Amino acid sequence: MTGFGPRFRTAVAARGRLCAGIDPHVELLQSWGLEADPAGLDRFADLCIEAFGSVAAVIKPQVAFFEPFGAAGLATLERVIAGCRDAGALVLADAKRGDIGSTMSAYARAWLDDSSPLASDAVTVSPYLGFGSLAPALDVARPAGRGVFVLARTSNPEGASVQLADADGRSVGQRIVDAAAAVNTDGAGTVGVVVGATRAHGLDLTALAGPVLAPGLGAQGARAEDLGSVFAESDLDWLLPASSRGVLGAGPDIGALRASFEAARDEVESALS
Ligand SMILES: O=c1ccn([C@@H]2O[C@H](COP(=O)(O)O)[C@@H](O)[C@H]2O)c(=O)[nH]1
Repeated sequence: MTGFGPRFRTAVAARGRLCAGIDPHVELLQSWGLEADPAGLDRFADLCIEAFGSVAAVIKPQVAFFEPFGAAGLATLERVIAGCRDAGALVLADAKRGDIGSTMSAYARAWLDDSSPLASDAVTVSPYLGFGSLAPALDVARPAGRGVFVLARTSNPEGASVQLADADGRSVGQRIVDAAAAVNTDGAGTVGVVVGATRAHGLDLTALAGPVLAPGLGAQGARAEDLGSVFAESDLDWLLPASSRGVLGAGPDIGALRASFEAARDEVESALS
């Protein structure tokens, strides 16, 4: 089985380095002329699958926006995952899971095992219970060629209080990156990290050998033209900037949504070339 890292590199080489976020905010549903109910969510999902599935390398549904609709929302999320994967995109479920190992293995089955209707190509996880607590997810992901993206230096201002804290001479965020790099020495690129594009991050990413999800383009103020300096010391072939509201604001027309994604992706590609 090809590791997640090579799968990621192949996908972004073919379709470009922009992750399309599917975040069905209530305000977006309303601005698309949809009700904030299961039928509205379903329609929103269909339009996104159609607009992004065949053009984006990686699509990131934000799980939180599906959960308020209960079972119906999860059924829609299952369709988003399957529809985008069928159209050739990698799906990164933004679920930010994290718990003690025995519970983590249940999360791993939910998001990374073929037997689950929510099985995605990768999932975001929180390392707050210790990087080692994520081991069950890595154990499921690695043989399946799937990935796990660990929060390191998030795009929000509040993250600094934890992620910049000193931990034996390195920041907490840097220790997460270093732990991920140690796993990735096997060459499979199973572990990615999440590093916001919104400002200088102060991390050394040179040994990571895995993908870097960089949210914050558009609505949070990060700009494509700043990516080169924010990630100056990194291997830019691993970089995956992400935008949700910045692209979704062009909906509900499928052509306009796709054009908005493609324009943002082309901006990223020309900024990084
Ligand atoms: O550090 C992080 C980690 C995750 N996110 C998620 O990305 C999107 C961003 O949405 P925008 O509309 O482009 O602001 C959202 O799902 C966040 O939960 C992040 O922003 N920062």
